[in-house]
This record gives sequence, C-alpha cells and structure tokens, in this order.
Amino acid sequence: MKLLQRSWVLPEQKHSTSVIQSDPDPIQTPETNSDHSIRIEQVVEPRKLRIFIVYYSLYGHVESLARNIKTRVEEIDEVEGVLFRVPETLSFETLTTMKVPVKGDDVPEILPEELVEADGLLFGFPTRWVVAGSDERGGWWWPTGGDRRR
Ligand SMILES: Cc1cc2nc3c(=O)[nH]c(=O)nc-3n(C[C@H](O)[C@H](O)[C@H](O)COP(=O)(O)O)c2cc1C
Repeated sequence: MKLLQRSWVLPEQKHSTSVIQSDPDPIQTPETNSDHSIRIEQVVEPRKLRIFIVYYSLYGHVESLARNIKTRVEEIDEVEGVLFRVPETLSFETLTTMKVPVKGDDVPEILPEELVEADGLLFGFPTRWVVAGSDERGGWWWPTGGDRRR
C-alpha cells in the first residue's frame, strides 16, 4: 500500500502534513497558493519497521539463532529484521588458538551509536562463565552510555 502525503510549506518554512490512503500512482504536484504557501503532494512508500538483531557469536550457535529470529520477525507484515554483528575484539592469534571458524562477511558490524536508528532491538550474546561474554560487556555495550535511555 502507498500513502499520499500532503504538505503545505509556508514562506516561514512552517508546514503541516496529513497522510491519507491513496491509489498506487505516484503524484507530485507543486502549487503556489494566494498566501504564497506551496502545496506539495507526493506518494510515499510506507517504511517497514526495522528491527535490528544484534549479536556476538564465536562458534556460530548464536548466529544461527539470530538468522532464525530474522526469518521469524519477517513473518510479521511490514517488519524487516536487520542482522548486525558486534565488532570482534579478540586478536587473530586468540581466535586461531580457540579454533574459531572464519566468519562470512554478509553481516555488517554495528557501532553502539547506530542502535538509535532501529525501531526495535533484539540482542543475542553467548553465555561466558554465567554472564554475557566480555566483548559485549566491556568492549561494546557499555560505550552506548546515554543512548541506552533512548
Ligand atoms: C569459555 C566459555 C564459557 C562458557 N560459559 C558458559 C556458562 O557459564 N553457561 C552456559 O550456559 N554456557 C556457557 N558456555 C557455552 C556457550 O555460551 C554456548 O556454547 C554458546 O552457544 C556459544 O555461542 P557461539 O557458538 O555463538 O559462540 C561457555 C562457552 C565458552 C567457550
């Protein structure tokens, strides 16, 4: 479904907007009113709700869960699941010693400050000695600082 968005842009840059349902044909009609306000109508695609699925996974189990969750999330109409990795903080030597499989590059990394771009958040972290692994606790999660309140 597409939406027809009507905007009135006044000389002082003020504008009011109303959104109503419309047929699928795009329309874009700039007009000037007697009070010099400009009327703009445009058909817009309603944006899907974006749920960020943010995970850390050494051996792939949490990654597998995250990919499954993305599939399930996208069974909901107008919802998109977007996968993100927490950046790796372990060195290449440590990863090799721990026999960690090489990760694919189809899932981008995310920075804490980018979390606010999501409409919803789902996190997946493996348990390490009863708590979330230290990558999530120390290297990534705490720097979100004030953003956690948003
Ligand atoms: C060093 C280490 C410590 C772990 N500590 C715990 C723990 O305390 N409790 C638990 O249930 N699982 C623990 N696990 C198991 C992992 O949390 C579990 O295997 C998880 O699925 C691994 O996820 P990944 O394959 O995505 O890395 C530990 C695993 C490792 C390697």
